[in-house]
Amino acid sequence: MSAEKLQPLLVVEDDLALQKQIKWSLDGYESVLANDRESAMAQLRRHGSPVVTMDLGLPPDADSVSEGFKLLEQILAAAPDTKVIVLTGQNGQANALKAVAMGAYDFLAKPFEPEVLNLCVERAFRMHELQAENKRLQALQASDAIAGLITRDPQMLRVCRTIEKVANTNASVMLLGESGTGKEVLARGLHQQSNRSNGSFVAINCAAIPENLLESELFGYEKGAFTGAAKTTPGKIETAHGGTLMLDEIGDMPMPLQAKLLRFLQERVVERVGGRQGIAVDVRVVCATHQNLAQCIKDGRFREDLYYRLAEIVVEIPPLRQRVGDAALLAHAFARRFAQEHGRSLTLADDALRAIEAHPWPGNIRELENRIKRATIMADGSQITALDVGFTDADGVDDDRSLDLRLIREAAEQRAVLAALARTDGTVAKAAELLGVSRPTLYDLMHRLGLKT
Ligand SMILES: Nc1ncnc2c1ncn2[C@@H]1O[C@H](COP(=O)(O)OP(=O)(O)OP(=O)(O)O)[C@@H](O)[C@H]1O
Repeated sequence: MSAEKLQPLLVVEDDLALQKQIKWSLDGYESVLANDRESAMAQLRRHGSPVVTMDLGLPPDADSVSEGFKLLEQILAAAPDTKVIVLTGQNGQANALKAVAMGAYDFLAKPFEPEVLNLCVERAFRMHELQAENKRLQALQASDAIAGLITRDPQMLRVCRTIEKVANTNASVMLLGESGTGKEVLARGLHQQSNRSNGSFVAINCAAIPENLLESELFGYEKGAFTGAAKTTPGKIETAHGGTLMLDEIGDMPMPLQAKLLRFLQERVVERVGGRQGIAVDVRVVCATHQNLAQCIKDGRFREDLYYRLAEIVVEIPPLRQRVGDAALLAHAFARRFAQEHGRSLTLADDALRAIEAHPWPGNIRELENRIKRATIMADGSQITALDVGFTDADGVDDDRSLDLRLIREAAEQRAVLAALARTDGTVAKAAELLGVSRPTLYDLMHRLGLKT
């Protein structure tokens, strides 16, 4: 049984005696040594050390601190989470402070007590670990922070984070995205996470209601205001008092109503159709549209002043075809949900998954949801096939190899090795350094990939 692997600690020090001393005092770590900027960067690439101790005075000009600062900058650019502890000479406090301002984690003045150095390094490792864990948890939470929203796509996770951040403000939010991308899901999520979640979430689709009815739907009407107005009825805006109002397809709102909505947003008072009294209403407005509002404004179909009232925060929602891995992820989730609803046990067959991944999904998540719903009814056996999802054999399904991790890795390795050899003009030792591997490892790799030395 091998002993537990020690954490790699990069020690950058040009004084060999001191290098040894540091290594000896920090025997709880696997010290990786470097004595100048270039070798330090090569060691960092190779071992990915989370913590670095470094001297600021490095060759070729060990009397100045310029190489040290350059190295600090390079380390933090290549691996921003690295915890760098700067070891300064006596009277080096100004440089130490400058290093911390540049992003160094801590500093120690030489000569230092081994125990103090140990403590400092231990804290740095722990901080690095905590931050990594924190990041991991944040990523996990972000994907299910909005109820009912399934995604692992980085762009979409950013959208979720934006929604979470603005939820507790009163800023008006404009959601832009193709039909079926989840604008309503996000608007509901925004409401749920806001301090208005005890109030109602009221959505109205401005494109689905005939122009002559939209006004009374939004603002309500008094009894007898028009033929058929048998009793006084509050509008959607009033119903959303204390909560959130979602105006879906705002781009389709007729111009006269846009003027009335603008007045409401300025005064926060509604007047029912046929009414004479203003009613104060407190709502947070979220709008959505698949239209290009800038073009609508240019064409004179949408008021610019209303746009700026409604779009304090603009959130662009990517279409499904741009989300990495989401189509398959959602398909599995929908298949599980609908199969359960039908009391069946169903999984997606490989050909169905490949077809789902290859399809551009113009109707986005709604289209995918509908197709899987239909498929769970159509499937004969225990598997949903591509045919059940409505794809024929000729629907551009890629072959099996497209997700073979070994082939993908090999292709990536080949690209990196070729690029490193090209950059170093064929010098294997330098290419190995660039790649962060030893020379024998690179030779092995080249042999395996069939590349000539
Ligand atoms: N990321 C997601 N995870 C799970 N379900 C989703 C997701 N996005 C959308 N859906 C589902 O897809 C359907 C369409 O979503 P939604 O109505 O929010 O889209 P929309 O952009 O508002 O569409 P439209 O512009 O046509 O009104 C809904 O049934 C919704 O529950």
